[in-house]
Amino acid sequence: MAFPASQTLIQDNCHEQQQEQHQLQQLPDSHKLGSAEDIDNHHAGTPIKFLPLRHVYSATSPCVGASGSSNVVSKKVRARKLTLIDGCLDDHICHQLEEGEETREGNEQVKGEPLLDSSQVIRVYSRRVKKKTSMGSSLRFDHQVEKLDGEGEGIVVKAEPLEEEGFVGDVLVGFPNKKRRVGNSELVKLGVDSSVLCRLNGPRLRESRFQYNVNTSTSVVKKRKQNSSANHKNHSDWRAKKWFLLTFDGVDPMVFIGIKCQVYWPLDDVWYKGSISGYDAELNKHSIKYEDGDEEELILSQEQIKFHMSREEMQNLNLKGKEFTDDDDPDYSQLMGLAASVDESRDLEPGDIIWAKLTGHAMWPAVISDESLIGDRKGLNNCSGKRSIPVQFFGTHDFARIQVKQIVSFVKGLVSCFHLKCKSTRFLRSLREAKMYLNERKLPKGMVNMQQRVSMDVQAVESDEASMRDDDVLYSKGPFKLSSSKLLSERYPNLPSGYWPININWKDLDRCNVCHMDEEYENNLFLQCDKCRMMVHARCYGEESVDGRLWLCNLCRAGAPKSIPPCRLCPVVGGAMKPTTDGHWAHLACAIWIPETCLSDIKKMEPIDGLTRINKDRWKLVCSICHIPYGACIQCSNNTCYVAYHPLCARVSGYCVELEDEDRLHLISVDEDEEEQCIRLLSFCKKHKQPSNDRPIMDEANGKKSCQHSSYIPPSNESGCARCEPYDYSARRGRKEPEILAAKRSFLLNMPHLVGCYYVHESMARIAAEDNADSGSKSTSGIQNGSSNQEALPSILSMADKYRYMRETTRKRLAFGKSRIHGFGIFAKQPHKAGDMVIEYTGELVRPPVADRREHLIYNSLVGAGTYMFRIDDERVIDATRAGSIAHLINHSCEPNCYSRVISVSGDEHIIIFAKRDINLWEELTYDYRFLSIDEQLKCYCGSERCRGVVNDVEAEQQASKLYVPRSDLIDWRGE
Ligand SMILES: C[S@@+](CC[C@H](N)C(=O)[O-])C[C@H]1O[C@@H](n2cnc3c(N)ncnc32)[C@H](O)[C@@H]1O
Repeated sequence: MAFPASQTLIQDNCHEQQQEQHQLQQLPDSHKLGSAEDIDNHHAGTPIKFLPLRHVYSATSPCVGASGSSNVVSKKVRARKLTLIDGCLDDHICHQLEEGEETREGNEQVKGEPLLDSSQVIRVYSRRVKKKTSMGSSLRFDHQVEKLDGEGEGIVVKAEPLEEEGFVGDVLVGFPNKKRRVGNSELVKLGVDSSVLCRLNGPRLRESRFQYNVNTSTSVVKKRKQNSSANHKNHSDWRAKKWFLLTFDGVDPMVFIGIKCQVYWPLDDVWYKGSISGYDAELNKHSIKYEDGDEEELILSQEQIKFHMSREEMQNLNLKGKEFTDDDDPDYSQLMGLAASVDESRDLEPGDIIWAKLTGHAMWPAVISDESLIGDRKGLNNCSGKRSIPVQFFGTHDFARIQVKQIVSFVKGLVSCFHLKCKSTRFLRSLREAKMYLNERKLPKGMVNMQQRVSMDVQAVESDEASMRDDDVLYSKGPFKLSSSKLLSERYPNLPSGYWPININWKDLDRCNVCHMDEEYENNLFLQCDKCRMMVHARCYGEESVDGRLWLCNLCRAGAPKSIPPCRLCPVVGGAMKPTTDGHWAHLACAIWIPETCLSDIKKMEPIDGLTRINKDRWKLVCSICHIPYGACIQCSNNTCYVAYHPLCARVSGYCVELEDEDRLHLISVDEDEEEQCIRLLSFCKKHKQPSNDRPIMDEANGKKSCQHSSYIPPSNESGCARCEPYDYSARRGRKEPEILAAKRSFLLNMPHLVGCYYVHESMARIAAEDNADSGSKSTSGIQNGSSNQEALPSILSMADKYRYMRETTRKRLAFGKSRIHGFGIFAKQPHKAGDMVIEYTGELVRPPVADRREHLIYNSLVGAGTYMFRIDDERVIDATRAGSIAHLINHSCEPNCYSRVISVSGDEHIIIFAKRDINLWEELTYDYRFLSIDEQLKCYCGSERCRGVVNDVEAEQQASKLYVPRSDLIDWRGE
């Protein structure tokens, strides 16, 4: 069987092989292989070890690859004749001649070579020393040209024993453990023709490897020697065989054939010696022939395997890898033993050692962290909604949150050879650390330090940044100049963790610090703080016109904090700040842009309220601009984009942060109806930046152009019924399939985003009490009360009372915002109790034919994604398209939290949406549309577990369809 060793080697040795065979042919029978069979065997692949020693002529080349006709693997040193002229053997060499060895007789002239008689043949060989030695290389047979003492240059025959056992029959040149220098001059003295020297088989002379001509004059040799002396060590190192861990990617699997190797068996904790003897391309497996006679087929890349070769060979074979050192061997058996002692039956707990998988990384040893340690640390929040746990990796010491399904018990991982899958230094370090942990229950210092850092501040982050893996970075420096953390902690000893101030020169900012507009309005003049020079519109900051008097901002007035307080919502220092209801300070701009926050008094624009209501996930969003893990972020208004940023960071970075209708902000009167003051805020990341509403936005997911919600032009409505027209997600910005949203928008629940309305933080009972006081009614309070004061309130109320209360509190209880289900939806600003009246569906009361006509002729071309018709009965439809409450924005769910009922209040009928169950704060309101359409199916995106897939009420439709009869069955009505 031919073993296709590397092409290079085959070519390199081709000449050798031919010569060798040729020489064998020249030999008298007694010098040839024992028999014809032997020859056949030799050529048919019998290992050389079976050859009688007397047929072995000399050993020259180290590690020559197998020829096409032999399976003698590279580690077998092929004996080869050493053709020296003159018949005079150097004493030392002669001394080494095996006793009884026959001399070559009757040599025929080798083509191109001078005819040598038997006396001219030097046979140098030796049995390989079987004993294990500590010598680094098994195959130092190089004949090197070196300066000999007083003898010019010469061939240095290094004949050192093989270090390994098991290669019976291998032959070494000359003298075990000795150097024998045969100088060129000596050889020449002996009558060796220089041309013969050049033709010596194989890389006998070192210079021949370097294309060095032996005939070169001494001076040239000397020169080379001088040059090379410095490199000598490198060269010999380059050619010395060592153990290498190789990479297998993109490497021709055939090149490994013939290479001596050691395979690690973790359970035995033994490196088994052998060599690669074949390759099965179908199974992608290499055959290993172990020295103990065993054979095995392995996928090399899945093994811990080291190869014995020189760097030179590696290069020739185009192999890459690194030298194996003891450090690379974390003693897997011990690791296995230690891991096996871990109790696997119980649930995972902090402190447990596991294998955890992060995308783009190998399974990595890690320890489960305590949630409390992680706290609200950004990037480590449970964002996926799936069960996940925080872990800290050995080796890198990074923290990450990993889904439970990406975690494997430590022992199972070892059995699956995870420990062999990565060769990086950090990985090996991680294994050593894991072992230490299992052994001593002690975490490495670096890990402990990291834990402390996580629980403290970002002080040490800088120093450790480099060691963090990109996708797990907890902290990293942003583009801003950051203050020294030492100063920081001195200034703000009680700062929340993660805070790092961003300083902005407010003096240069000739815009309103609140609305960011540079225009002045008649009813909203600019004010500039006489101390810090910060500029704001008077009304944006809640000031009356100052009529030319000096004006100081809140931070510069008497009674202000001594130093600029940190904003609770972002790391930007200074600017238009106001106190918060919880005793801190925050930017007005932040308060306006963060959906949950509001201003208790919008005339004075202070205090900022609602901070405690900010969604906990919002605090965890990491600003993509400053990367400072502090404050609350907003996200790009492009629904397919989840880029987060602090509002002020976004502004500083030139992101588009705008009001839907900026001018309107300055036109709104503070006395206006609350609903009128609602202005939608839009912000876009760099990618989706669009300074004005009329620029199209690219919908990332589908690459199609879509438009802003406000300027949306609907597609043509083929069905003629907007309500049952399947929703075109690609066409409408701000609308995405809820599944996608649910999966991707994992950081933050959708929030209603209203500006200007004040946040109701009082308990419902208090509102109700106020209501009572206002109205003189004693019975309405507590109708919607979901909490503590219930006992104090009357439990039985009339429908009229409930209705009245509902109407009066609608705006305080509900808000609209972007929905996960579809477009916009309605959210609960307060918890509701099952049975509470939530909102009335109002609009124009029209007859069905009018509704149909409007739908077909007007709305289909106006809205596109659905009309807002509520059918009360066969006679009446409520059209909420152009008039009515926000109830028309309530989306459908197959598992709704509300239901609709027509109730009668004082003789009038009303469509009321009731809470079907208790509704949590910020939950989206839904009810079952029970959409009936024989022709159309409206795909449902409610995302509930019991989603029936369509908004249609399938059952009802089936029932209805039964009422239908084929046209053929119809009989003309002929009157009574
Ligand atoms: C009254 S609107 C609801 C408000 C709507 N989200 C909006 O932004 O205009 C009704 C339309 O919303 C869409 N819709 C509501 N719930 C849905 C759901 N669960 N699945 C799919 N589409 C839904 C349908 O297109 C329907 O015609």
